[in-house]
Amino acid sequence: MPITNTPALTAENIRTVPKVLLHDHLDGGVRPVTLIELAEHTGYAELPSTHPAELARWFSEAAYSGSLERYLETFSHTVGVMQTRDALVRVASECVQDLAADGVVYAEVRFAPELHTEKGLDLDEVVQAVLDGFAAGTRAVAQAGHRIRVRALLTAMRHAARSREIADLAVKYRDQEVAGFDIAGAEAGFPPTRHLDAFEYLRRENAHFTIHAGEAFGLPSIWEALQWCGADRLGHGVRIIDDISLNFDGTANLGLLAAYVRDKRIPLEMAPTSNVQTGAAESIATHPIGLLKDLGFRVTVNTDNRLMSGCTMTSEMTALAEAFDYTWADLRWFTVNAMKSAFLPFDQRLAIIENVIKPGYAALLD
Ligand SMILES: O=c1[nH]cnc2c1ncn2[C@@H]1O[C@H](CO)[C@@H](O)[C@H]1O
Ligand SMILES: [Zn+2]
Repeated sequence: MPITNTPALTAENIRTVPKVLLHDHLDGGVRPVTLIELAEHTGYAELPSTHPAELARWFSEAAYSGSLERYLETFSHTVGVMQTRDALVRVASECVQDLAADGVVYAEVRFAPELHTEKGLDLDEVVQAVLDGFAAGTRAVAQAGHRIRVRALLTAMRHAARSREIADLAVKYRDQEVAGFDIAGAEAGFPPTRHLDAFEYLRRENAHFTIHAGEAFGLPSIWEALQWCGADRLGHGVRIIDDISLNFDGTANLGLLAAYVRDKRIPLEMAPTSNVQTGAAESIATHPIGLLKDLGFRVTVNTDNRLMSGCTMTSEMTALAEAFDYTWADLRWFTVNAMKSAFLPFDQRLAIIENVIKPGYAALLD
């Protein structure tokens, strides 16, 4: 074994390098303690436990369900307490602080405004509260001497019928750190084309959007998301693997859709632990991210839901490094991929790559 000074790829070391996160749900990343306190303040009586560690365990076990639908049921508890301005500001501010502590330098965090109106907030008030929370969190991080940029993605629920309204909001708040739009929720039975009018509107407005596709449903969902709706990125997109066959000599044949995704550099927002929990992948070690990276797809690493998956960017990257023997150069590649794929003006993306990411990995790549 060559003698090298390169630090080991431990969680402790990975936490210190710059990371970029494109797919993280605000209501999937609430701190257990905050959840308990908010439940108390708002009179929410349904929490499965009022002990932080026990509650955290409950979420990761319940989300380990093998089905997206059952995984999504756990969100009733987080959404249940995120119904007031104060609760939204607090959760959003803590989200920024938690990501910064994890070494994330740029993040796009998504939430569905329509899920937070049960106690009378309107959609604008929900968006404003979350943006105010992000700003407060960013200031707190700056006071502690760190820098992070967090932008919002507005999600519409695919089983509901408010996507056009949410798309309007995404355009309205585009100059206030709303980076784009997304659809989420149960995938089977709710194809992206149900929301075609929202996507067509966004395209006319030169706005950006990603679509959860190819997670609990396969190629037709990915095909619609790209070729009918015009998605800039795919949330997960794991099932693109169904359009790839491997030969005995290890070479791969790409079907037309997989070739399109690779050739057009469509970013795949992959979240390994979440994919194992919902049954979209069997294990981290066999996760399609390994093959897709080898084949040169534009893959990125994400958390999806830090509470439900009991994960962080650091833990996801550490698990991948272990499973696939990745080096610092591989982790930098994922990070640069993600930054290139961000819904942020090109010059600003380049500036973060050149001034933050590359210097952050430089010492490790010697
Ligand atoms: O991996 C996922 N696939 C599909 N929908 C999801 C996933 N994670 C969370 N949500 C859904 O998105 C809503 C807004 O954040 C959450 O409430 C949850 O229902
Ligand atoms: Zn998601």
